[in-house]
Order: sequence, then structure tokens, then C-alpha cells
Amino acid sequence: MNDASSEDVFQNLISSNDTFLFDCDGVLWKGAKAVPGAAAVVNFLENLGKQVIFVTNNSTKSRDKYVDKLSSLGYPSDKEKIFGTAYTSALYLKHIAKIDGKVYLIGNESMGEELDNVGIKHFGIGPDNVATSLDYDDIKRCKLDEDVNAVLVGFDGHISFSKLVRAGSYLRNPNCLFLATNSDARLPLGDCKHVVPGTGVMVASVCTVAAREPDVWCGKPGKFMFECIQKTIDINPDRAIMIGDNTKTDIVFGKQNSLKTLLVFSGVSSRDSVNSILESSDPALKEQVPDYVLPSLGDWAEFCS
Ligand SMILES: C[C@H](OP(=O)(O)O)C(=O)O
Ligand SMILES: [Mg+2]
Repeated sequence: MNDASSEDVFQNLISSNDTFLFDCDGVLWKGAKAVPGAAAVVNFLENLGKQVIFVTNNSTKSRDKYVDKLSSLGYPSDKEKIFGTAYTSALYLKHIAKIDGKVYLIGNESMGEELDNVGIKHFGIGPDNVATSLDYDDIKRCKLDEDVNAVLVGFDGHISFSKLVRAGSYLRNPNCLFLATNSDARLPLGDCKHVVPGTGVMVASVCTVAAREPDVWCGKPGKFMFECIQKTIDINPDRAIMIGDNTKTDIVFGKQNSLKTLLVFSGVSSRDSVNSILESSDPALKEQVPDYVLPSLGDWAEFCS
């Protein structure tokens, strides 16, 4: 594991890579605020002719909404280079699963937007609290739709008992496909005293009630995310680097796809967490060790003028 803070290492990474894949939350921004200096670095790479790709597990934005967020924070915003899980889950349902019935969605408006874009019927967005007790008459208020043949779980700020009743009931049918966007436990929101539950919390609830694991993960480190990117963008893994803030998602994703990996400490994973991985004797954790570390992407801004 190398420290990437020096200008020499930065120049070396520029000459040895044509493609830079950036995670978003915790690398480019935290909540609504850009990571200081990060946009200068990304624009510098883009202006050098490097291929810049954005790869995020966050399902709360469609590709169109990511275009708006990236450009409002000063980043390049080519829609074709943005891969989020609202988009990739819709691609999976349309092109791989070829769903012809309905999708029960524990998710959000942006996921609905991407499903609409590919013509997949869905329902479930928004609050659903029809059942709140263990009284069976109450539970029966969760009417079940016979046409559901997939359950998709992403970020849902309205997750509730009723939604878990429905998801568990649909997934009791082994032919009902179970898709999840990502397993991130917490969201890095910057100056926030609160712990912010990530989609992994919602997916874990559905796994528990359904007594099943997802059939497909549509985000990092799942392989479908990289397949989506490769379908439209030519990447030579020998000359590509994944830059992320989470060892479990970003670094494993990079390693599994033979990319170089760089971990920044501006988001989820800390230097201490990497040190404990290095000290661990568990061979499975090796995949989480990045090739390079850097406190923050913005630290390279001083080399970009
Ligand atoms: C935190 C993560 O987003 P990413 O870091 O992949 O952009 C997520 O939304 O769970
Ligand atoms: Mg991140």
C-alpha cells in the first residue's frame, strides 16, 4: 500500500492510467457539499484527455439528476459516463431478467424514474403504513398483487413494517427475483452528528424477513455494475484506477475487476480501519487493501495548475 500524497506519485498515476473511475459520496461530495479541491482534480484529468467515469451505489438519483448534481458542483457531467444503481437496476430488470410483470419497489422516486425510462411496471414508492400491528386483520390490509415477479430494494426513507410484510410475502415465492442496489451501511454526510443509515440497512431487513439473500446486487462490488460500464465504454483494466472511500465496496470492486485502487479517507473508511485490515490474518480481507491511499482527492489540487 503506497501513499499517493506526493506529486511524483500523482504524475506516475497520470502516466500509467487512461481511465479514472470515481466513487461519488465521500470522494467527490459529502451530502450537498463538494469535497474541497476535488472538482479541480477531476477537471484537470478530463482536460488531459483521461476518461473520467462516475460509479456510485447511491440510488437516490437518476442519471439525469446526477448530471445536474455533478455540474452544479463543478464536475464534468457527461450522462454516458455516470453509473448509479437506480440506472443499473433498471438495466438489469429490462435486459437481463426481462421482467414482464410488475416490480415491487422498496426505493425512491429516482429509481421509479429509471424503471419508467425502460418501461418496467412498478409500485411501492412513498409511505406505506397500512399495517402497524400484529393483528391479522391489520396485516391483511397489505393487499398482495399477483403480477409481482421481482422485488427491488434500494434507498427508501419510508421503509416500514407494511413494506416488509409485502416484500417478505412476494419473496416467499422462489421464482420472484430479489434485486438489491447496494449494501452500504452508512452514508457519509460530512458535518453531521447523526449516524445516517444506508441502503444496506434496508436490504438487510428484507433479507431477514424473506430468509433469502439477493439474487443480484446492482451496485459495487457486484459484477453487474462493471458489465454495465463495459457495455458502452472501452476500458483497459491495466490502465485504469478506481478511486473510492469504502474498502468493502469500492476497493473490492476495483480489485475484482483488475483495476488499480486508491482509497481516500474523506468518507467511510478510515486509516485505522485499513490498519486493522492489514493486521488481520483473515485472507478474505486482502481484497479490501487498496494499492494507494490519500487523505482527500482535493489534496492533489495543488498539482493541477
Ligand atoms: C455511500 C454510497 O454511495 P457511493 O459512495 O457509492 O457514491 C451509498 O449511497 O450507499
Ligand atoms: Mg463512497
